[in-house]
Amino acid sequence: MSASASGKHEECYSAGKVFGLTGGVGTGKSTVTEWLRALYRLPVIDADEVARQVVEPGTLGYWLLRMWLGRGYFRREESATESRWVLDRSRVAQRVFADAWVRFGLNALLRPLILSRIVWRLFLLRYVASVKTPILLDAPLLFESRLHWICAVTLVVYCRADQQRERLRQRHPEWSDAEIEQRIRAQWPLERKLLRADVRVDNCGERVAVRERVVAAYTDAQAIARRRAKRRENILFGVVAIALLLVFSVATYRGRHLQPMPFRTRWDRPAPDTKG
Ligand SMILES: CC(C)(COP(=O)(O)OP(=O)(O)OC[C@H]1O[C@@H](n2cnc3c(N)ncnc32)[C@H](O)[C@@H]1O)[C@@H](O)C(=O)NCCC(=O)NCCS
Ligand SMILES: Nc1ncnc2c1ncn2[C@@H]1O[C@H](COP(=O)(O)OP(=O)(O)OP(=O)(O)O)[C@@H](O)[C@H]1O
Repeated sequence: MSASASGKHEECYSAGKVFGLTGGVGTGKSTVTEWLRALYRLPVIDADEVARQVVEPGTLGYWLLRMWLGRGYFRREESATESRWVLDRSRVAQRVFADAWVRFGLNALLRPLILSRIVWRLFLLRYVASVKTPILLDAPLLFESRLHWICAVTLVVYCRADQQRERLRQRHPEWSDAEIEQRIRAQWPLERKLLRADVRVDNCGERVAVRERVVAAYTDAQAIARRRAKRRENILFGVVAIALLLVFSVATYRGRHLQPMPFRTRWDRPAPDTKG
């Protein structure tokens, strides 16, 4: 097989497979996702973006939140053509990240909507668009919401705790230090996520150095996906072989031990004497 043909053959192992990417809040998931999208042209599903779509005005999520939280958590948005009530995200965030029970309620309401939309998008990409590359799922709560069950490989982006806080301060100047701590505490500790990770992406250094690590991490992820796909193929082959062997042995066993038929068939009769 030529090099390119074998490369194509190897690539097909990860075609349409879900590579789940997660990490702590502000550790650099979106940055790494953007690099992977640009370097390998991977289709990306961003769970934060999906979470925003499911509460757009007029959707089921919007009305569920409106009934549950009340009108006080919505604000009027004026545009040139229309005026509508939209979710006041910063007010909701203040309440949700300060109170674990409210967060539990919000998750219970929105998670089924978010998960079903993600699964539907994956289905379209894999079976309708037939993508030839892995699909990158960028989800901050990948493990917490059990989304890793549908992933072939999981990648966790991490940086030092002080860098995480500093980057969040720069990215969201509107968040107070207390709010940053609340957001961090609202998720699994980064160490716990790292323990579950198949591949760890170190985002502690300068951007240029990190970019190279991202390439290495993607290569590792592909190798793991390929290994797992081959193992699954081997298991499937083994199960089918054992099943066939069983069927064959049962059939031949019955054949050998069957009682002779109680009547003579045409073939059992002795041949007529033709010698004269
Ligand atoms: C509470 C909301 C309205 C706050 O909106 P806001 O614009 O301030 O934040 P944004 O959506 O950009 O999220 C920023 C980060 O907060 C963290 N975060 C968001 N929701 C949660 C949550 N329920 N639990 C823990 N962390 C969360 C994530 O790391 C996320 O990347 C919003 O985050 C939301 O609707 N969250 C519930 C949906 C959800 O679970 N999203 C995560 C999808 S895996
Ligand atoms: N290697 C790096 N060096 C310096 N700054 C970085 C690096 N990686 C990311 N950043 C910056 O840190 C901030 C957070 O990064 P990013 O938005 O990618 O994190 P995130 O995990 O997606 O955050 P969130 O959970 O809020 O969605 C951004 O302002 C980004 O520009």
